[in-house]
Amino acid sequence: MQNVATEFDTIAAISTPSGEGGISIIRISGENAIEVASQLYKGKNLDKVASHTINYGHIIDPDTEQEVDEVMVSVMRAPNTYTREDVVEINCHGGIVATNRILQLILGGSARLAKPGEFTERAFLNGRIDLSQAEAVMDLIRAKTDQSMKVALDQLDGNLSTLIANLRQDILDVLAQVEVNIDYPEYDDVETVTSRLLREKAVEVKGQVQMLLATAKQGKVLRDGLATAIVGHPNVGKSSILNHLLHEDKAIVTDVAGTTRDVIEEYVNVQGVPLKLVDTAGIHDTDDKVEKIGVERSKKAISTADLVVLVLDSSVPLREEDRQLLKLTEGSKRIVVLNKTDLPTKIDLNELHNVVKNDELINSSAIEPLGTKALEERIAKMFFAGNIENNSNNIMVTNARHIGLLKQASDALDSVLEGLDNDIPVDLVQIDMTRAWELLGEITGDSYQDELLDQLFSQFCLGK
Ligand SMILES: Nc1nc2c(c(=O)[nH]1)N(C=O)[C@@H](CNc1ccc(C(=O)N[C@@H](CCC(=O)O)C(=O)O)cc1)CN2
Ligand SMILES: Nc1nc2c(ncn2[C@@H]2O[C@H](COP(=O)(O)OP(=O)(O)OP(=O)(O)O)[C@@H](O)[C@H]2O)c(=O)[nH]1
Ligand SMILES: [Mg+2]
Repeated sequence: MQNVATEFDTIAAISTPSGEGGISIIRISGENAIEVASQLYKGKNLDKVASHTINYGHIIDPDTEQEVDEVMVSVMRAPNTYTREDVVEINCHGGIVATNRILQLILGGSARLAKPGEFTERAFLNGRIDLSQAEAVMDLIRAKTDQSMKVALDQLDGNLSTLIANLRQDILDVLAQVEVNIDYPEYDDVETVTSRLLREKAVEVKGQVQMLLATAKQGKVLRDGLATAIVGHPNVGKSSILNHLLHEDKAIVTDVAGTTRDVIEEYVNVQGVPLKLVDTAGIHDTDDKVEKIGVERSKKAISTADLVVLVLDSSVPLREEDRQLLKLTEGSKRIVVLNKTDLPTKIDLNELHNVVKNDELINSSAIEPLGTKALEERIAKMFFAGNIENNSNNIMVTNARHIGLLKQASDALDSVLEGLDNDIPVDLVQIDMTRAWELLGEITGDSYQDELLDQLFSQFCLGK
């Protein structure tokens, strides 16, 4: 891949969300960007304005010569732009009519509608960013918490790219050294020396790849949220607790047992931990058909959850269903919330302490404003255990494509080591080492298939 701008047609799209807003931005990129904009714009001569300036003026429909909107137009000349091409951004009044009319006028000129992610795709194809950085752009937009945003921003800044590039360079260096040893043997024991070199490097690179893979689990949580199921007997206060965590009344709360009939899913940020909260229908043996389906889903929610919040009502004795749930969640990472502690205690605490560890238990009252504070703190404490900030280089692999490639690279390095163990000829071992180098290169897009680009960028926002 070359770092030289390739010839592309000129593209345009609305880069801001559609709907009413203060300002909308229409972005144009490509050779004709300035010309296309000039045909609609009355104000300064855009050919003459300095790069990276914003200019006041009006958009005029060239056919009717009628004014369409009062605007500000940014001009950014290649190559120091987002796409490495000429970029013009028209800042018009927010609102669908003005924005769409201006886009239509632009498309009437020599520009076509951009595909989703095409601006960023060009930034990649023109060599401003690599593939993992392009993917980070979308992660940044989709980030739901400060932490996931930071991970994406670090990736956009090239932290992962640099690490991968260094690993690849290491591999390349050792392969070059092996070549030299084979072609110009200086020692009698050249084979021993060569295989030692290969082994050392394979072990070292594999260690780094494994380190990256180890961050993936936490990375996935940052992206998708920790799947947290709230379960318990009907009417114990599950939906009240969910609403507390959400800081809004999302789930319906009533004193009728069986109020929640279906599974409710919500994303929430609990002290920096992204949770995907799942409120379930109360579990008890039921003949009601609708509830029965809900109960099945609750059981499924438990089995797929990263964390189970089991809610018990402290104002009534333990029921058979409660005991079942305690048993059902025994193997899960769980927090047992003893709710309704504002009421007189009727639950048998001794029995409870026999089956629930102390650090799993929390008292709460979901009718009090701070009733679920302890739960929030416990979730954050359980999750962090101090290891997010400690990740020294702050690299976290969050992307399924990257994880897959890292696993394959690790396998290729295993083959290198296996080959060396079995005294396989060096040129065969070299093939596996080269394969690891290629797989790592796919993360950064040093090599790729066109279908991959289509598939990746089609998931982007329009105008990005
Ligand atoms: N109006 C506007 N705001 C925006 C963007 C944009 O494209 N337009 N961005 C789009 O996502 C983000 C900013 N990201 C950007 C990244 C690189 C360059 C860029 O022009 N880089 C050049 C020149 C840098 C410089 O002047 O020093 C380069 O790297 O060569 C611009 C925006 C967020 N805000
Ligand atoms: N006194 C007291 N009442 C509570 C507490 N938490 C919830 N409640 C009340 O208990 C009733 C049931 O609360 P919900 O949150 O709907 O219970 P649920 O577990 O979601 O119930 P289902 O959806 O039917 O399974 C409501 O009347 C709540 O106001 C609490 O800590 N103390
Ligand atoms: Mg409920």
